[in-house]
Amino acid sequence: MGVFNGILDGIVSCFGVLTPLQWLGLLGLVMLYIYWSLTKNYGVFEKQGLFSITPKLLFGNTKDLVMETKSMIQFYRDIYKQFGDRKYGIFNDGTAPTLLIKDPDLIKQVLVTDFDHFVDLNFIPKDLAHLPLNELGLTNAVGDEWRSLRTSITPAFSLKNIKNIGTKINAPALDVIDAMKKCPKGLVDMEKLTGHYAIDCIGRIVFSMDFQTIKSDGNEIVTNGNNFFETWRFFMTMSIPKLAKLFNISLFKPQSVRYFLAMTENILKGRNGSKTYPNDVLGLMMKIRDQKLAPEDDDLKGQKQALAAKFMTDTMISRTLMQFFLDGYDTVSALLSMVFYFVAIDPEVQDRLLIEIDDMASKVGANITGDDVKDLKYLDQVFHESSRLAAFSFTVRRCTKSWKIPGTDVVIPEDMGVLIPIQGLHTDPQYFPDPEKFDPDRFSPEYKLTMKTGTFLPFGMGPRACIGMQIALMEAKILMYQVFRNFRLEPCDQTVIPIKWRKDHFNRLDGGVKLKAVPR
Ligand code: HEM
Repeated sequence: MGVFNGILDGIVSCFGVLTPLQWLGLLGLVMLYIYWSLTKNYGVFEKQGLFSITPKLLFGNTKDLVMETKSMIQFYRDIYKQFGDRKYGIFNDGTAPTLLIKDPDLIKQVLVTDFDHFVDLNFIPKDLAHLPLNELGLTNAVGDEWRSLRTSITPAFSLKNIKNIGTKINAPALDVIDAMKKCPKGLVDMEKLTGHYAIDCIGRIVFSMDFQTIKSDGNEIVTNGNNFFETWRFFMTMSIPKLAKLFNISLFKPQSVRYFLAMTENILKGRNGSKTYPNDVLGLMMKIRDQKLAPEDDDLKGQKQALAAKFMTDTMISRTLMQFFLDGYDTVSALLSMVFYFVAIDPEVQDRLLIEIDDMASKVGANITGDDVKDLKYLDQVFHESSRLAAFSFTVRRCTKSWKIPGTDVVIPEDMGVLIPIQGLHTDPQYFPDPEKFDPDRFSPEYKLTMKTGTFLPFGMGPRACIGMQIALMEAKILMYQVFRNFRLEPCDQTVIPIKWRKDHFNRLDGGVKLKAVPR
C-alpha cells in the first residue's frame, strides 16, 4: 500500500508541477513508446532481404483472422498465394515476425532433417505454456521434456497395443447407424453425429466405457467439448501473447479444461483403486507408469522403460487423457463430417465407393475389423482427398536453436516462429492440379508415387507429427464403412453448396453438414 500511495502522491503532485503542454508532451512520449514496442520487430528481416507482407499495427498480417472477416481456411490459402513464387518469407503473426515456408524441400528440412532446431510446437507461445490452464500434456511440452514424454506415451497410441480396436470402434459406429435410421425423413446432421461418435470412440478406446453420447443425442461431455475452442482465445494467445499473459487468458475455455481434468482424474483414481490394467489406452498408460508392459507389446526396452515410467505420473496421465478430448474430438468430427459432405455431393465418387464397400460387406457384414479396413483402398483415397481440402489450415514450430536459411546469410534466431501453411500447399495447382476439384484418384497408388514430400500434411510431418493419426484413421474408416454400407447420402435443401467455411471455426462449414440418408 505504501508504494502505491507514493506513486499516487507523485502523480497528484505532478498535476500542480506540469503545465498542460508538458502533459501533452508526456502523453505523446507514452504513445510513442507503445507504438515503438508494437512495431519494433516489423521490418527486421526485410532489411536482410526477406519478402514480407506489409504489417498492420498490432495485427501484423492477421487482421482478417482476428476480426473474423475471412475463414481460417481461406485466410491461409490467400496468404500462401501472396508469397508468389518465393520459397519463404516473413508473415507477421501479430507483432511477431514468423518465417512462413512454402517450399516443400525446406518444409521437410525444418520438420524432419533439422528437427533439432525446431523441437517445439508453437501453438502456445513459450511465455504462456506454463500457465496452469495451458499445461495440457504433450502438445505444449517443450524440449527434452517433450522428447521424454513422447517416447513414454507412444506405446499407448499404437494400434498394435490397443487390442481389438476395430471391435471397440464398431460399437459406436453401429450406434450412429441406429441414430440415422431414426432421423425424420432421413435428414441427418452429420456434424452432430460425427461429434457424438468421436466422443463415444474416446470412451471405448481410452476408458473401455460407453459414454452413450449417440444414444442420448448428446450429454455434458459434448457441451464441454464444444466449448473448448473459442477462436478469439486462439488468436489472442498466438498473435497478442503479451495481452493474453497480462489478462491471464488461457488457450482453451477454463470451465471445459476443469471439467475434463476432473473427469479424467476421477476415472484414474477409480482405476488406481482397483489395481487392474484393462485393455485400453488408460490401461496401457498405467502399465507404462508401473513398468508392466508385456514384452510382446513393449516398444520401450530396458532403461527407456524406466525413463518413460518416470515421466508417466498420474498428473501426466490425466492430462494426456484430456488430450483425447482436446485433440481427438473436434479434429475428428470436423474432418469426418466433411468426408460425408464431399461424397454426398459427388454421385460418381459415391457409386465407386459403394461398390468397394458392398464387396467388403459381402465378406464381413457388419463386423469389420481393423485388418479388414486396410483392404478398403478407394475409401482410403476418399478420406485422404477430403483431408486435403478440409485439413486444419497450418502448423507451427518454434526455433529452438538458431538456424541459417540454406543458401542465404539470414539466421532465424531462437524463439522465432515458423509457419507451415498446410491449406496453401494442399490447394497449390503445382502439386494438386485443378485444386478445388474433389478427386480421390489423386491418392491412387500410381499418383501417390509422384506426390512431392512436404506438400500433403493433414497430420503434419516428422517426430512432432500427430500422435493420434492411426486412431483417427481407424475411427474415420470404420464409420465411413458402416454409413455407406447402410445408406446412400444425398444433398438436401439445407446442404451448403457451394462450400462456405465458417469464419469463427477452423474447418467447419457455415451451416453445418446436413444431408439426406437414403436407406440401401
Ligand atoms: C482427423 C483427426 C486429426 C487431425 C487432422 C489431426 C491433425 C494434427 C496436426 C496437423 C498436428 C500437428 C502436427 C505437426 O505439426 O507436425 C497434430 C498434433 C497432435 N495431435 Fe492430432 N489430429 C487428429 C486427431 C488426433 C487424435 C484422435 C489425437 C489423440 C489424442 C490427436 C493428438 C495429437 C497430439 C497429442 C498432437 C501433438 C503431438 C506432439 O506435440 O508431439 N490428434 N494433429
